Amino acid sequence: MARPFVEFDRVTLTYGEGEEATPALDPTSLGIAEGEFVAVVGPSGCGKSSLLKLVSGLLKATSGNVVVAAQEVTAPIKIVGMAFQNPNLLPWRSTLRNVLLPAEIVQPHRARYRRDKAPYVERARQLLRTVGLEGFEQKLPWQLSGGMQQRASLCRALMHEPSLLLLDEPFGALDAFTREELWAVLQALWMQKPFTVILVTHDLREALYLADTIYVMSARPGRILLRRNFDLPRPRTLDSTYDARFVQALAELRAHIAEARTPVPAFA
Ligand SMILES: Nc1ncnc2c1ncn2[C@@H]1O[C@H](COP(=O)(O)OP(=O)(O)OP(=O)(O)O)[C@@H](O)[C@H]1O
Repeated sequence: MARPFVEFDRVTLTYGEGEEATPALDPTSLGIAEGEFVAVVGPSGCGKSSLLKLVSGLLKATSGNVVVAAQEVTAPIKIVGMAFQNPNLLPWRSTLRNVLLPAEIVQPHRARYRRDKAPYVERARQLLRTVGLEGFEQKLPWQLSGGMQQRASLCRALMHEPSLLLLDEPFGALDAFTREELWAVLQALWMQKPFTVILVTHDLREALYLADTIYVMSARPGRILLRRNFDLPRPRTLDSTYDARFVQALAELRAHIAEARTPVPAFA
């Protein structure tokens, strides 16, 4: 069997030291295949964002090893694209120039971009077309709706063709309709040329719509309670969410999340 693209070998994470120590992640081992779409769900504060930071090298494991693309992660890695709940577009740059940002920063693209911008501009325009933002290339972020900004942020995350996309609740701040539209957009981008995705979300329907594999984490310190494969055919649509297999998997995940949460003490 091929080596996983992302590997955690008994990884733990503790923030702070001594009396201030906060254990965030209990020993965690997992393997994610190249091109796999993974969703991570779990109660608030269970360590989902920390897990992404360990993968990207923004945080160093307290013990254990994190390996990405056969390299041990010891510093921030370059092959990664990221998007968060807040689109974080630079307000003074047009949509197109926001999407082009990674080409200006990440090597080896930076050097190539300086020599010849045209292929990058074409890729940025193509990405914007795919997410339905054709015609908005020259608009500034404040001229876009929240959903449009998040579309642009996804394009920016994919600009430098990262082999790994890390998404931290990217649709969390959007209304339900826009969120559902963006599931289809993200799925379409991924289906064009599957890259490895780790999506952190609180939305179990989102996890099942998008992912091949769903990890359920326990309350802090986080550990993996369940790894659930979900192979409903793609492209999945909103109709897929009424499929009996979807409904059953949703009920299963709900039950595990209920277990994962620390019980709230009853009022006397
Ligand atoms: N810089 C830090 N210093 C100390 N503790 C931290 C730090 N960052 C996170 N923590 C703690 O580690 C735990 C895990 O945090 P993390 O942000 O990974 O959780 P999460 O599952 O992403 O939460 P949420 O779903 O609410 O966004 C939390 O209980 C948090 O209080």
